[in-house]
Amino acid sequence: MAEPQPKDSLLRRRIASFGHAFRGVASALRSEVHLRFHALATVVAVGFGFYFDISGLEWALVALAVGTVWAAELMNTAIEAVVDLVSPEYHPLAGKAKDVAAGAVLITAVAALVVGLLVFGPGYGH
Ligand SMILES: Nc1ncnc2c1ncn2[C@@H]1O[C@H](COP(=O)(O)OP(=O)(O)OP(=O)(O)O)[C@@H](O)[C@H]1O
Repeated sequence: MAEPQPKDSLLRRRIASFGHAFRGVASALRSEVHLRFHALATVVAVGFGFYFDISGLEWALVALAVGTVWAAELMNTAIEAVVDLVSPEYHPLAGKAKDVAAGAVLITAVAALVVGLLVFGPGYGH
């Protein structure tokens, strides 16, 4: 039997990493109601994009806004999990970590709302 080539194992490790990442997104989707809301908002935004036939630059803005919110919510979920692991009991720093992580999501959501209003709102050529 042939020895596995270093290149093969590198490729396999990269594929496995993708698997872990997708598993992370799927697991967060199952546990986080907010993420399911973002999924719905993403479908609506993409639907609006096709309906209003937005430009390439507008698609780029919508994609950035959507991706940023998803990334922030996933990081927030990861931080919540680590905080619950290391500090299941009440601790002001645990609360601060969760509040700051939630704040990051809020900022990205407000920015996405602004992008949505500017791209799909009245008076912008649609
Ligand atoms: N171990 C803790 N020590 C101190 N405060 C905490 C702790 N866990 C949670 N909190 C406080 O309770 C808030 C809510 O925490 P929780 O873990 O319930 O998040 P959540 O509201 O379920 O978040 P999400 O809805 O995004 O999942 C935190 O933002 C924080 O202010």
